[in-house]
Order: sequence, then structure tokens, then C-alpha cells
Amino acid sequence: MSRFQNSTLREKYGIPSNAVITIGGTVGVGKSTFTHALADQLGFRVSVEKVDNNPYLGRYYNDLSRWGFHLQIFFLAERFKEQKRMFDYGGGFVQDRSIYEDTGIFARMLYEQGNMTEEDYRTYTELFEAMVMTPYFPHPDILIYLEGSFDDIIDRVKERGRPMEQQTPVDYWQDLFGRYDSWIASFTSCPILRVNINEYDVVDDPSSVESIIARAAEKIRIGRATRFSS
Ligand SMILES: Nc1ncnc2c1ncn2[C@@H]1O[C@H](COP(=O)(O)OP(=O)(O)O)[C@@H](O)[C@H]1O
Ligand SMILES: Nc1ncnc2c1ncn2[C@H]1C[C@H](O)[C@@H](COP(=O)(O)O)O1
Repeated sequence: MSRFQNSTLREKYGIPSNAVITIGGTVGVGKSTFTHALADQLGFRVSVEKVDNNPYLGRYYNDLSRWGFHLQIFFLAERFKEQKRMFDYGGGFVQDRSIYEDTGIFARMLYEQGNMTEEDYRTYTELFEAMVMTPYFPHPDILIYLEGSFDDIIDRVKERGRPMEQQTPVDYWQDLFGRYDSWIASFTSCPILRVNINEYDVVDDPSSVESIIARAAEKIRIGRATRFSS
């Protein structure tokens, strides 16, 4: 079905055609799968991460401290280009992972683990802040945060089978999981909808995604009303 045929579901729940919906959550939780399912249901475009042609990701997993800064700069540049693309289209996007996770989770984790120097971390943070202050960076209308048990998520990482992730020690995923948990508890940059991965089934029960759309629509409506009235 084309994006435009599906826009009736967006209209049914009153989601503005220029909305930007970001999907967050730790590696393997199901963001990319959910991003495509949701975009299909709403008739929105997708904004996805560069994994297959990423020149640093494999090297990063082999040596975090050697390639950590390079990878963060690469992802920042990619997300900025995507941000500009979404801005140029005037919204209507579902985005796979927010830029807030790069800075608030990954870059910070590298720094706190001693895998990024203080100077590099400061340079990265200043670059991020300068980018966020441009007109291309309105906050998304909502962050749909996917969560589940650590064991279920690790099973998904194994099932997906990216070699570089399979050989990464479980401590890395455990640290990331804990950081996501604390990060989302204090996240305030835009409205949040927390969704447990057991609440929906994109393959066998598409109507479960519709109920998430209904809940997200309400948050978007309230978020916009609050933003535009203040
Ligand atoms: N709702 C779901 N039910 C079962 N498996 C899923 C579901 N969503 C994703 N998966 C599987 O879990 C793995 C990770 O999903 P993916 O969307 O790539 O996660 P992320 O983008 O968060 O890293 C993939 O193998 C995918 O097929
Ligand atoms: N900012 C990041 N730093 C380190 N690693 C990152 C960052 N953003 C994404 N990644 C990694 C994690 C995964 O191996 C791939 C794709 O992410 P996914 O959560 O599977 O969509 O890139």
C-alpha cells in the first residue's frame, strides 16, 4: 500500500501531516522494525540510521577508545543531514533513533568508561549544542520509547546476527541497558510514550500498532497545544 493510501489512519487519529515521531530505545529492542511499521501505517517517510555502509562501526566494536570519537562525529553528521532532510520536507517522518541518544547515552558512556578523552568529549558536546541551536532542530513531536527485559533484547540482538555485535562482551549491552533506563527517566526534551515490546506484534497483529498510534496522537495533540500556547 502506498504512503498516501495509508494516510487515513493518520487522519483518523488527527496526527498532523508535518509531525515528526522519533523511535528510541536500546540496540536490538526493535526500533527499525517499528519505525517502518509505523511509517507504513501513517503514510510517513522514514529517517533511518546508516549501519551497513558505516565506515567506523565495525572498527568501533573492535576498539572503542580508538574509534569512539570518529563514530560519534560520523553519527552526528548523519543525523544532522537527516534532520535537514526532514526540515526540508516539512516533517511527516518517523525517525529511527533520536540524536538525544547519541549524546546522552553513547558519547557519555564512552567518556565515563574512559574510552573518550575529556577534550574529545567537550569538542563533541560543543558541536552537538551548536547544531541543536540551528533552525533545523525543532524537537520531535513525540519520542516513542521501546523497552523490554534485558534477556529479550539480547535474544533479538543474537537473532539479528550482526557479526560485530555478536562478538561484543555482554557487559557492553548491560551498561547500555542501564544507561537507557536512567536516561529515559529524566528525559524532558519532548513528550514521551513508553511502549513495552510485549504490547504489540507488527507481524501478526497490526491492530496492536494502531492502539499505539491512538495513544501517541493524544500526546502529540497535548504537546502541540502546550507548546503553541506558551
Ligand atoms: N515486534 C517484534 N517481534 C519479534 N521480533 C522483532 C520485533 N521487532 C523486531 N524484532 C526482531 O528483533 C531484531 C532487532 O530488531 P531491530 O528493529 O533491528 O532493532 P533496533 O533497530 O532497535 O536495533 C531483528 O531481528 C528483528 O527482526
Ligand atoms: N551514537 C552511537 N554510538 C555507538 N554506537 C551506535 C551509536 N548509534 C548507533 N550505534 C550502533 C548500535 C548498533 O550496533 C548500530 C545500529 O543501532 P540500532 O540500535 O541497532 O538501530 O549502531
